[in-house]
Amino acid sequence: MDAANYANPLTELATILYSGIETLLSEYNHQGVAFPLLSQPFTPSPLDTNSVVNESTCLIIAAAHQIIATVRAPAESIQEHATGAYTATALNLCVDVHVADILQGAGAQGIHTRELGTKTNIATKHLYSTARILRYLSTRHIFQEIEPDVFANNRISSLLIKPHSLNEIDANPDIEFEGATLAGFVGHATDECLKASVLIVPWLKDKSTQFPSPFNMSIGSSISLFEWFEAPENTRRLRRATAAMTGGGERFPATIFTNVTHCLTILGFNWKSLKEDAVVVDVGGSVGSVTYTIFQQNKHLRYVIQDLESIINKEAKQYWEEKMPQALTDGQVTLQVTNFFEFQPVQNAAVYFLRLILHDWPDEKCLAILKILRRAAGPLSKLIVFEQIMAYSCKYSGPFADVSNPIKAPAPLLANLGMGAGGFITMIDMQMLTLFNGKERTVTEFINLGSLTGWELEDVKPGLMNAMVFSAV
Ligand SMILES: C[S@@+](CC[C@H](N)C(=O)[O-])C[C@H]1O[C@@H](n2cnc3c(N)ncnc32)[C@H](O)[C@@H]1O
Repeated sequence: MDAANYANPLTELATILYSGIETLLSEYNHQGVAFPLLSQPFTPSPLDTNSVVNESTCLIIAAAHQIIATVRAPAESIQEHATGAYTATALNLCVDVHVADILQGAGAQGIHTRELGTKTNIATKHLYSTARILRYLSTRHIFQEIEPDVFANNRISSLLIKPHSLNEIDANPDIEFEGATLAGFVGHATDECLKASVLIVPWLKDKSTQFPSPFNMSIGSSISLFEWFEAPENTRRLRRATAAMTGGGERFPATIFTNVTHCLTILGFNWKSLKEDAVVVDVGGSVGSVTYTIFQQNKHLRYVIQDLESIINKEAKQYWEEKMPQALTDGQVTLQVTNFFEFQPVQNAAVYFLRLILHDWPDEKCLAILKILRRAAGPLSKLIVFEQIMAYSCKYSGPFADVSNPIKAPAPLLANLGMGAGGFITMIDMQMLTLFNGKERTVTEFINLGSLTGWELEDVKPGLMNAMVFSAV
């Protein structure tokens, strides 16, 4: 090939990168907002949910990761990834001994690691190891070393700061993770998930059915993660994981459940199309926070929130009594103890919906849930599944290809934009595998689950989380 006409993928990646950066900065300029600096603590910005910013950010991250993968010595890439557990452990330490919280007090001048001893309970003889751990993270742009052995927060590490002060936490350790969504996520991911993840390989090779998941192998029991959390010795872990999951939920704005137009795209199901008093069932709804979002804009419907007894009779009852007690007394909202593997008490509902349920379970369990719903459904009932859709990292041109890869990836980027868009869902997929033998599914997998249980996928509303609308067949 003529060298002059040869398009080197690296040059194409650099073009995507530069053009993404130009678009990003010009949107900030256009909106009159200064672009945030990595060295400054995080503050929320009106542009955090701006679609131009989000799309160009995905392209920049995708291109930058692919450039690194291209130019870095392949052996170094393997070594870096194979030792990823050190990043997890280092973050675990920082959350456990409140490093980001302590550094917050020192501001931009930071703290020398020798001063961390009294504040963190780390033994004096190990303080230099702490400096090494913080340097490891600073090298990866989490914290910053501003002078030798002196560390300060940056935009990323500042997100680990817990809302309650250390004095308040000392006085009442139960509040440690209240509102601390990322600290909670770090604790959950680097304790129970990490310990279970090292058993993925032996679990995959285990021909017995003794352990439903690598997590079960790690605890030597087949009880679910949720049951395990109920043991008194796991109360702190439960609080931590709950904070993490609440944060995960906040990642998906309420608008994805209601019917809105966003950048010419219709998100969410059109609840207004349902008749007065039509019944909507939130299956495995926990406290019913999604129902609450829908209910606020759709007072013409009736709602049933179903979950296990411990959730319905305690947390869900408390949630609705605080938020909207009248909805309970009027009977517009019903809280119902139901095991979705056993029976569906509401026949012929207008809508049965499942949010973040199917990804917790392997296929055979999902088929059982969907079959029971189909038996209860009437001919016009709809099933709505709110989940993320896993995109292939290669090209896909089958049904619903547009929603599977909503941002078109220019060559030579991966079709799912690699770390630009596929990073989060593939990470959650590994967590589902580790904890539950669950999975994030491709659109084809959702279509197949439906067709094996009498549900046909008729529409997919795109978004950070998709609304997949099935009709009964
Ligand atoms: C990941 S949470 C999702 C909760 C809710 N749909 C949401 O999106 O906020 C999974 C829910 O399934 C419930 N669950 C687990 N097993 C269940 C069962 N057999 N029957 C009914 N609910 C169950 C759990 O109690 C939990 O509330």
